[in-house]
Amino acid sequence: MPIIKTENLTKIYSGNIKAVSDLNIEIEEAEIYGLLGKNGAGKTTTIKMLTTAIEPTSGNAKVAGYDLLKDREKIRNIIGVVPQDLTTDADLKGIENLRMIAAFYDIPKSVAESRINDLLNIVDLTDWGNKYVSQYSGGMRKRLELICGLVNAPKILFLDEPTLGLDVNTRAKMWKYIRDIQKELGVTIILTSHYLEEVDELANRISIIDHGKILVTGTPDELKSSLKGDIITMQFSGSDEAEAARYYPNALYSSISGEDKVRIKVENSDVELPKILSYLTQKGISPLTINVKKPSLDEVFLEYTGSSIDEDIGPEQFRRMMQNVRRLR
Ligand SMILES: Nc1ncnc2c1ncn2[C@@H]1O[C@H](COP(=O)(O)OP(=O)(O)OP(=O)(O)O)[C@@H](O)[C@H]1O
Repeated sequence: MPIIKTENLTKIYSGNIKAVSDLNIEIEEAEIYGLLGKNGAGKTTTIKMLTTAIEPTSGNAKVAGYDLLKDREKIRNIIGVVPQDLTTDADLKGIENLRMIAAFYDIPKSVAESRINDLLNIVDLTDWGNKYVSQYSGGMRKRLELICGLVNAPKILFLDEPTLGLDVNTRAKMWKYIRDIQKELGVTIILTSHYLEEVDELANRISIIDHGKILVTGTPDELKSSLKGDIITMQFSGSDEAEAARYYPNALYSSISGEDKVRIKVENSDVELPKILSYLTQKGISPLTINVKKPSLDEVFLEYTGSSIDEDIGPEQFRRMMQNVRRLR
């Protein structure tokens, strides 16, 4: 039985803004489930509804057997939430932040102390528990934020953009800790992200959300192999040559990147590559480099939403990102 099952969950904000529309998802126990979407797609609103921070306009959900509309208090006790914005107090020690949360949940002191030690250990902060958060690096603070969501030993952990504002290396380290947490504690993890590599690395299953609607759900591999075809990328010595290659007649689609690089999607590269080369030879041109690959999650996102995920980030996302970057410095 799924640990979360939503039934036409919908949120309409004032001003008739339909942020989430008839959401139907099922999340299995102990999986890492990724909700992937652009800025404004409805990810945070979904998390806020499922964590009882806001009420749905219509629809309902079962969360660990509890009714989202009726059992809000019970749900709060069995979930952990790590929101996008930082919540720890930099003027307190790491361990003091964690103890405050334990006190909020009325966890007996002895239970709390041993749990806090275990959590600090999982994210390699044992030696830092007694230091002030203001002394932590950006990545360490994010790790502390991560375990703040686990003090009440939740069944389900919600992570809203867990690596927003972190550099690539620190982000990859966070992925390891998120995986370790899932393995060691057996908790179900629901994360939102607009980083394709992040959901590809972490999630057992992904749903792509766009304009408040789920467009597709599957494992990263299922989604990738649902797209037929291969991507052939070729580099030329000039833009005219690239432009000529772009119009190869059997291309399913093609695009130019940079000035001299062409990406051509074909049904089967084994068959098409020799044909492309003879087509180019007839035109008296030859590529400097050729690369063939299977569709990535990038192509999956493009195919389902009609636009690339990294086209732009909105002003609100930018504000949050810069705020986190500043505070994490
Ligand atoms: N409190 C609110 N009042 C009105 N509209 C809102 C409110 N919160 C979000 N929205 C709008 O609802 C839509 C979905 O926003 P939401 O924050 O859920 O998207 P998101 O995918 O999580 O993006 P982000 O990563 O920026 O949080 C957007 O159009 C947003 O502008």
